[in-house]
Amino acid sequence: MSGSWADSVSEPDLPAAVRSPARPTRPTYVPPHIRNQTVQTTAIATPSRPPFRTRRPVEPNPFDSVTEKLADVDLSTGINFDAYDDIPVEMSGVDAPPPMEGAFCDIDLGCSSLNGNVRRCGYVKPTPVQRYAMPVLMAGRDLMACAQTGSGKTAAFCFPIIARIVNGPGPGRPRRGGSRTACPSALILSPTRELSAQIHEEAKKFAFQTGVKVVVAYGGASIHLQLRELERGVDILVATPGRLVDLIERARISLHLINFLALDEADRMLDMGFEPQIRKIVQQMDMPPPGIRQTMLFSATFPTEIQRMASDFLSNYIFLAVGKVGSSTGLIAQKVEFVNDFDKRSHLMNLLHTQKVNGTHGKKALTLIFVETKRGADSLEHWLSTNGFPATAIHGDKTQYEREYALRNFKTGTTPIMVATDVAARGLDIPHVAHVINFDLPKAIDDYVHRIGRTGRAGKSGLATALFSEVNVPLAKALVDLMQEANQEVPSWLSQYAEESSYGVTGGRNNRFGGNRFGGRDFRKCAPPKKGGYYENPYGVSGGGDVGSSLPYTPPSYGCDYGQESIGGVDVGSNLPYTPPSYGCDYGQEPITATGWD
Ligand SMILES: Nc1ncnc2c1ncn2[C@@H]1O[C@H](COP(=O)(O)OP(=O)(O)OP(=O)(O)O)[C@@H](O)[C@H]1O
Repeated sequence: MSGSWADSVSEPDLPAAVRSPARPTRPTYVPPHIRNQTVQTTAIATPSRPPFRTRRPVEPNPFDSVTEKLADVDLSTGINFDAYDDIPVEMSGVDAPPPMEGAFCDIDLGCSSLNGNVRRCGYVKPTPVQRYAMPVLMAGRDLMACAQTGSGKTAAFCFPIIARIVNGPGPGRPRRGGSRTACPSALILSPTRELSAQIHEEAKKFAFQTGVKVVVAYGGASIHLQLRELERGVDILVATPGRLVDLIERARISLHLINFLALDEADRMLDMGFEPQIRKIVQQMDMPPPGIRQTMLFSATFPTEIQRMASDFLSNYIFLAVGKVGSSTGLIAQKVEFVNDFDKRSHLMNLLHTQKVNGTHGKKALTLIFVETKRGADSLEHWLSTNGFPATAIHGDKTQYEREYALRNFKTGTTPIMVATDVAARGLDIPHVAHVINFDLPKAIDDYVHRIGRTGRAGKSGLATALFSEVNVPLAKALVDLMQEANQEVPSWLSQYAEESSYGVTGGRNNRFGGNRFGGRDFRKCAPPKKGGYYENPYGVSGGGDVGSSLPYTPPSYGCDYGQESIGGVDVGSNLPYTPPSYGCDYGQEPITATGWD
């Protein structure tokens, strides 16, 4: 479907006026508000001279290069649009714009090239998060959005950013602020290099022929190449925090023209590992303040304490919660098996043998195995490879080249098993991951949510198997709650552990999902009725007041390996003991049930 459409609009069939040979051979400045008008562009733009004239090569077609060929894998699964039909949606905030109706072909994003790119990507219907988030962002409102893994959050923030840049306030916006300083108008921050690279690839496709230039900057890769790209001009910069700070300190990037700030995996970006750097970038450099810039935060999980912290970055924002991993859709079948630590390898071998014989859901596909430590990843990779299961490993101690090589071999099916630390837990969109195995379970339920979300994406089904041992007892209650909410069968021994482990626990990070269907809910609704606080003025975020409980914040995700290049002096690869914090609140509100992908 998508393939044939893409073929039909690919360059050779476009009108002669817009084919490559007819483009001006010299680069010409095209004001952003008319950059989408592909046919007119050549005629209108010729007489004007760019204020910052740069030699820009002909824009390569991002739709040509991508398709990673997956050897020996069943590619027949389509996207199951109906899977999202009964997904619960909850939106709060003052004057929230209504969701969009209809399919993408009925929706005009105000730019013909962008509209065309949406179709070229094979997107027919907006996903629920897209339906709700895009009107909010198109209206210029700030947004904190919490939506299931694999439900299309990337496009939900990219489409409006591109559309608003293209349709923005006329010409004259410099892409460079001095001889060598680049001045992007949009910044998308993400926690890992691989995720930044992936968002960059996606955004380039969405922005193709719109005139919007997307550049990526992350650590471990040549800074000189990135600098050269930046010198050619940038509208949207996708970056990891460490490399961005480096570029700002070298005066090669200025943030003073940022109109749009997006934080992907925002809860991760604001936890202990990244928060100092994010505050530095957002609050201590030259970025316009909230209310002047538009800020959008996206994740599949949004702990209350992180929301509270994030509200510093937002102005009069809308909060959106859309379902949760596997919730009401049953896209991810979750299994938990009790295995003693010393039996784990032989148990894994049995799992893989069964999978080899039976296939997963009747298909041969990719398997992603999560472990706790970098050394554990290397060791398991070696053991699997020497036992007849071609495997690769990815973690933060590998060079960027090794990380990319591992990911490529996995994506293409050359090594259909990848052993990973949490560096691969978030955001990575790898088609055909049919099975996620938590060889070591994470300490926090949010990390489990993101890990299993590497399968069951975009309406496809997937399987997640967890090997549970005695050390995982603290996770039992949260795991049971999560599985029950997703209508999964909970083994009786796990329920027993959950009862024991929840004894005396009055809430806490791993318990906060209990009884709701979202990965996070608007913390402003949990506020106590205090004068001047959020209860009285629930959406005056900067209005001060006590925003809820005064419980101390204990950051999540420590001990995890996100493999980032710089984390503000905190060793994220260390294994600090886990202390469950005590946030969580009684929501007691019925979510709105949206019709989903209709
Ligand atoms: N409207 C749509 N129609 C079809 N496919 C879509 C649509 N929107 C997104 N997709 C596809 O769904 C997949 C998942 O999207 P994406 O990576 O943005 O999910 P996500 O919500 O950001 O996940 P995560 O929480 O894991 O980061 C991608 O392959 C994307 O191309």
